[in-house]
Amino acid sequence: MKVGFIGTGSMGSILVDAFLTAKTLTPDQIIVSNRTREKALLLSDRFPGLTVAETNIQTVQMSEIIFLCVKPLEFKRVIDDVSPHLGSNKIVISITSPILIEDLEKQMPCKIAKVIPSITNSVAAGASLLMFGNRCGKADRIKVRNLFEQISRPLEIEESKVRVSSDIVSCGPAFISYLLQRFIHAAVEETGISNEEATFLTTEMVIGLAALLSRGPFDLPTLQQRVCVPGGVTGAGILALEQIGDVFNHMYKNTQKRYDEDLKDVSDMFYGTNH
Ligand SMILES: NC(=O)C1=CN([C@@H]2O[C@H](COP(=O)(O)OP(=O)(O)OC[C@H]3O[C@@H](n4cnc5c(N)ncnc54)[C@H](OP(=O)(O)O)[C@@H]3O)[C@@H](O)[C@H]2O)C=CC1
Ligand SMILES: O=C(O)[C@@H]1CCC=N1
Repeated sequence: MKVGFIGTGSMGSILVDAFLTAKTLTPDQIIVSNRTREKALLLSDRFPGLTVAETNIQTVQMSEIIFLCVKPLEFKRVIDDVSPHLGSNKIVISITSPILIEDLEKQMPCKIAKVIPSITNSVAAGASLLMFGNRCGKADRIKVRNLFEQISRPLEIEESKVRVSSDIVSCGPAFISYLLQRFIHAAVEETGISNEEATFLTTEMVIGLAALLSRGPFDLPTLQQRVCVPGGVTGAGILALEQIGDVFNHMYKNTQKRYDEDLKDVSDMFYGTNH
């Protein structure tokens, strides 16, 4: 099976790297194209045997499954270009949340899936989110799921839940990294511990916490209970954390607002502003 990637920016190249590192695919199964060709050539330098196509049309012609790894407002140009070359048996997978499956089905004659990956998939960890259009049969769904099982824990979701789910799965690593940076910065500011030492200790704590959660002896509330010795220091720290208020509600509201704006921009892109 040949798999194509149109767009080898941050996420396109992470996916190629992840599938090759996990040995889900071999370089001779992969075809890539990118607007700036030099970026795609960097991948073939790293993975000899991988094909860099001259055009997106070639990528589509050579592949059975094609990932569209471009940003929302770059879709129309790509689709207009490749759509006449997509037979009804090919599967196109968008990795972008505000591009709706029904719109892709209107624009292309092939099978459509949407998969939201995460930067965590680059180390074969974390979840991925799977959604399928009506033209995908059972075998197509299994094929896509099998690919993602090698690099993630895939979960099939309803497209209406894509925003919150991808806030957690794909934006989450950036959100939690930001919080951890604040955690480290405050330790340095309040106590004089070096940034290097606080970063090392925080990183090890997070890796340990992830291992604990993945091996399952504690859920989150039990874990807190076990660490909070009655009358002890953790409880004193948590009292301060309770001041956090509804900051996460604001975060989800902000991403939803941005998503709604993207949906409108994408609809204007496909159908014009007066539809
Ligand atoms: N980053 C992440 O963690 C995640 C991203 N996503 C989604 O993935 C999508 C891409 O994000 P990301 O990879 O971060 O963005 P990037 O900007 O890093 O990558 C987009 C790539 O698309 C290429 N491109 C644009 N137009 C064309 C075209 N007409 N033909 C071929 N290639 C083209 C660009 O080429 P050029 O080199 O010329 O700029 C660029 O390399 C986004 O919609 C995002 O929502 C989903 C989950 C996680
Ligand atoms: O920031 C973004 O728009 C994308 C969506 C998921 C992760 N990054």
